[in-house]
Amino acid sequence: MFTGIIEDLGTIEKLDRDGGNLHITVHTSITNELKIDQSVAHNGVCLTVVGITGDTYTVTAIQETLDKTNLGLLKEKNV
Ligand SMILES: Cc1nc2c(=O)[nH]c(=O)nc-2n(C[C@H](O)[C@H](O)[C@H](O)CO)c1C
Repeated sequence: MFTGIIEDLGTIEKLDRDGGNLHITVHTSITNELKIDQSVAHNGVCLTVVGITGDTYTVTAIQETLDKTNLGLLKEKNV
């Protein structure tokens, strides 16, 4: 379900470059409410959840997304 409501601010746990892709692992208190394939906004950019481990989930930004947004500037521990 898309609500558009900001429920929590996540913290970047891990950034993993994979060619043109950037795998972003985020720690958040609402991870337990997420499911694979769900869409979550990151700095206003919708990304699809591809993995969930404990309190963290992972999304992947493709090169086109990195070119058009500020997600490529993210650093680990950023909120
Ligand atoms: C649902 C969704 N998922 C992803 C994703 O997992 N990875 C990604 O790079 N882009 C996704 N997008 C598209 C972005 O939100 C964004 O609108 C475009 O990439 C901008 O070119 C969307 C809309």
